[in-house]
Amino acid sequence: MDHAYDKVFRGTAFTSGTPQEVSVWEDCLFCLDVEGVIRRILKPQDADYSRILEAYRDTERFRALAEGQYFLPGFIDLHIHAPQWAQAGTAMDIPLQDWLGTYTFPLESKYADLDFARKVYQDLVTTLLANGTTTALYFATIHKEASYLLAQICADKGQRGLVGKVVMDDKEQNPAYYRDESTKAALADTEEFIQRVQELNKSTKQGVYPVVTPRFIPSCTDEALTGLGELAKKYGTYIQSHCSESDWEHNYVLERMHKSDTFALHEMGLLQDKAVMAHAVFLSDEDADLFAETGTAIAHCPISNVCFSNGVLPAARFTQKGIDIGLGTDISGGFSPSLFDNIRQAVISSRMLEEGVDPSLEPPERGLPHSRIGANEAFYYATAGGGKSLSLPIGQLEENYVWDVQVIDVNAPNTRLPIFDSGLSMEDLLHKILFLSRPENIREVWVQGECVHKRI
Ligand SMILES: O=c1[nH]c(=O)c2nc[nH]c2[nH]1
Repeated sequence: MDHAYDKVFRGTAFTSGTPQEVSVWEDCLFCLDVEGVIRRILKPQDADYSRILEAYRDTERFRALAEGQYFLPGFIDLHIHAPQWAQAGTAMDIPLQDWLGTYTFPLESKYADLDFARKVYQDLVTTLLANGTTTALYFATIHKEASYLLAQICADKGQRGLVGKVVMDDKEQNPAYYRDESTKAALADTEEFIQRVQELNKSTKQGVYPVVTPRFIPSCTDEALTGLGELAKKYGTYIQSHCSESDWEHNYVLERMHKSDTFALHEMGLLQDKAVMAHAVFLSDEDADLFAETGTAIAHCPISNVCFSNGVLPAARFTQKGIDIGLGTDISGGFSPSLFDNIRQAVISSRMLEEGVDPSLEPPERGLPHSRIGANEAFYYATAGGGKSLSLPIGQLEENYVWDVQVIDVNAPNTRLPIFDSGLSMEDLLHKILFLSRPENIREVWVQGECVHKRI
C-alpha cells in the first residue's frame, strides 16, 4: 500500500494553547509528513481513524504508546549558558557580580580549548535531551570556534539549537583574560559566526540558528550594542541578552544610560519579535508595555531568580499585558538542567510573591495580590510560550506544528509517580506528571519526527 504519511503515532497527548487551558488528545493518531510536521490528528470518533490505523499498525512507520505512557510537547529552554554546565550546582550563594568575576569568567575563558568545549557541550546536549528539552536558546562564550562547535553538536545530536557567540567588548568592565579583543573584532566575529551557522542550518532537519548575543549592557560598549542591532537586522537573526535582572545590574544601567535596560536596548535596535531577554524582573509598566509592543519575549528563570534576582518575576501580570514568556534553566545561575524543576519553582515562587514571605507583617500587607500562576500556566511557559517567543511552530501538539515530543511513562521502574486512583481527572494526572516526573520517566524524546533519546 502507498503510505501518505511518513510516521503515525497513537496515544494520549497533553498540549497547551493558552496559559490557563490544557487540551488532551485522548487515544489519537498523529500523522506526520517526511519533514516531521504533524499533518493530521485523528480522534477515535473520526471517520478515517480505523482506516489509517489498519493501514499503518503493522508497519515500521507506526508507534503506539503502552498503558501509562503519554505524549507531552518537548520543552523549550529559553535561556541557558552552555559553558556553565561545568560548574552547575556550585557557588549558589554569592551575588551575581561576584559570581561572574570569581567563578564564571574564569570558567568561560577555558572554552578557547576546543577539546574541553567538546567534552562539556556533548554532555550537556545529551543531558538536556534526556530531560525532555528539544529546543534550547544557548549563550556560548566569546570564542567563535567553540560557539560554532556547540551549534554543530546540536546539529549532530538532533536538538534544535539557537546559539549565540557572546559579546563582551568593554575594556573597563571585563577582565583582560576574558573579553573580545576589540569592538571591531567582536562585530566581525559575530558576523562570521552568523554566516557559518546559517550555512550549517541548511544541512539539518530540525534547524540550528545563530543568535546575536550581547551578554548584558554592563559588558558592552554602546558601539558594540548598536553594531549588534544592525547585524541582527541585516541577517534577520534572533537576539538574546539579560535585562533588568537584579538591583545591581538594573541600577548600573540607569546610572550609565539614564534610562532602563529596556529603553536602552530598544534604542540600539535590540528589541523585536525575535528577541528574548532573560529575567526582566525589574521592568516598570512602561518597560513591560514596550516588551509587548515590540514582541520581545521574557525568558523566566525561576530557580536562578532565587539566587541572583533580588525579586520574583510578576509573570501573571506580564502575561496579562500580552508579553510572550517562556521558561529557562539559566544553567548555572540555576542548578538544574530540567524544565520540570523550573515549572515547579515557577509555581512556588509565584505563590510566595502573592502571599509574601515576612511573617511579621499582617497578611494583607505581606504580598502582591493576583501574582500566582498554577501548573497549567507553568506548563504553557515551558512549551507553547517558548514556541511563541521564538516564533517557531513548536511547543504544541497541533496540526502544522512539528513533532517535538517527550514520552512520559508513569510506570517507569524505580520512579515515584504512583497513580492509585483510576478515576483521576486528566488535568490532575498532568499535574502529577509535572510535579513528580524525573528523567527516568522520560522514555523517549523526538525532535522534528526523529527519535533523539531512548531509555530502555
Ligand atoms: O544569570 C546570569 N548568568 C550570567 O552568566 C550572566 N551574565 C550576565 N548576567 C548574567 N546573569
